[in-house]
Amino acid sequence: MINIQNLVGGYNHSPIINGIDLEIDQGEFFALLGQNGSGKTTLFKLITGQLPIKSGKILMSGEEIQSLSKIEKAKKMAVLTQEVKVSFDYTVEEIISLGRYPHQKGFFKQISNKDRKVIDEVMEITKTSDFRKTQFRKISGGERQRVLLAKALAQEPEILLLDEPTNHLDIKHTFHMLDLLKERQQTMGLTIFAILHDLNVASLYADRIALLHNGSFLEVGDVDRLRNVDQLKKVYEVKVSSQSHPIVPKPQLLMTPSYAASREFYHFEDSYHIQQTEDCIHVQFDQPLLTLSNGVIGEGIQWLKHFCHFHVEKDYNSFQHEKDLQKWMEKYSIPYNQAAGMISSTKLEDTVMVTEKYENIQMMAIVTAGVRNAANITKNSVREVAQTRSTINTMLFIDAHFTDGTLMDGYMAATEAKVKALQDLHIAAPYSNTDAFGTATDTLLIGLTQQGTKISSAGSGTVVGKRIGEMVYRAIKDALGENLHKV
Ligand SMILES: Nc1ncnc2c1ncn2[C@@H]1O[C@H](COP(=O)(O)OP(=O)(O)OP(=O)(O)O)[C@@H](O)[C@H]1O
Repeated sequence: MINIQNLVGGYNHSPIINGIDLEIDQGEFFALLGQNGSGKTTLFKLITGQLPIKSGKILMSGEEIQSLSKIEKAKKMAVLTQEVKVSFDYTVEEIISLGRYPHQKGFFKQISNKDRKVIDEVMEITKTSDFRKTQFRKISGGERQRVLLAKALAQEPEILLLDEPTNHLDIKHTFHMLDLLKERQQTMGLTIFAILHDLNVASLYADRIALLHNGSFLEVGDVDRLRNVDQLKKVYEVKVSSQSHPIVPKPQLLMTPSYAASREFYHFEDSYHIQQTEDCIHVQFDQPLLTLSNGVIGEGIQWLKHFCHFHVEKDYNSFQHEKDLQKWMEKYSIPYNQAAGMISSTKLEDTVMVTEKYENIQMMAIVTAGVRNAANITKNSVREVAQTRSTINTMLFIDAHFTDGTLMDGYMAATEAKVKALQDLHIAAPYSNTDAFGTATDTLLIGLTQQGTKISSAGSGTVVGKRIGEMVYRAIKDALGENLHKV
């Protein structure tokens, strides 16, 4: 569709774009990224013909762009920029109708039935019909952007070039506009070339990206190139890390503000309070902990300050655990959006709490354990139904800085330790009458202060992993030892 060869161009005698090669296929969504002043708008203007080329070539469907007449070019490409070049006295509908200009024939350009149909359709999809009779100057910045998009779409171009199209738009209209463009790309094969500043939006919508730096490309390729955070750090000079979007298989970037580097160190021992009543244990930290949990509330990886364990009756059989927990948390004024919550029918008086310190790493484990629902996870043929809420709940707090991988190692170490504790106590799964490796509803939570030196592994071969294992093993064994005679 577009083929750029060794392109050089800029203003006066100083080239801004320094010998760029790029190919954009028909039906592709291509995003141009780069810091302020890197040359994005200059490259954009060279492609649209607003700036003359110094050397090199730009071919559009095989034809040199300079050889196309204005009308021929307008039939192939529509341009949406920050610079508004229409009369503010026109109505919205009149401006959108201008988009049909390249398709109108004869000296007196009349609006045909086809033009009318296209104009109505683009007004409909850009949600601009409601103010079709309003003057352009009387609508908001975001509404103007939608009107100009409607005008560009009315042109029925093969390629749409957009310079920061979502600049004035709120989140709703940003996503609406990009969804609309994506739909046009996917259903009508529209080629899209867009300058975007939001890297996460680019990752979600573009097929490929180019990262421009000082007039040359540092990266060109599919959006997974955005996982190359070292390049992003070089270009944007911001601390950035890459994560996966939970639903769309695309990378998302997390920027770290400078103030985070100067976070004050605090003493773990003085940073929490534990409250215990007959139906609740509530551990409250002054600072949020990075927490990995499979609890009813606060699941996944989140920063949390409140960690609660609620006692339920043996016959508790609600299908609304989450709602019930929220209600109970409210009773104790615990903010559930900053909390992890778990439940068990095990008596809270049998809770075991262990604290330990080694090499400056403070750890605390809080465990309640009941094994009426002991289960053997390897016995697929035997259906082990949770009859009661008798379960093994482990909260493990560690004053250390773990990577995501280390956190997973820690989760594994704690699980292996639990299995070993059950084995050594000869706990059996009642349905299959085989060794039990857990109960049907075990919950494990690891909370980290994320202060101190980053620890890159907590596998079974590491001291940290072994300490986690030892501590969890001891706490679960103690908790079950207390409880076994009641099973
Ligand atoms: N009309 C102009 N005359 C001379 N130099 C210009 C002109 N417009 C831009 N420049 C220079 O060209 C360089 C690239 O500017 P350009 O507008 O292409 O950057 P950009 O990547 O689009 O930046 P931004 O993200 O801030 O919009 C800058 O150093 C800028 O000062």
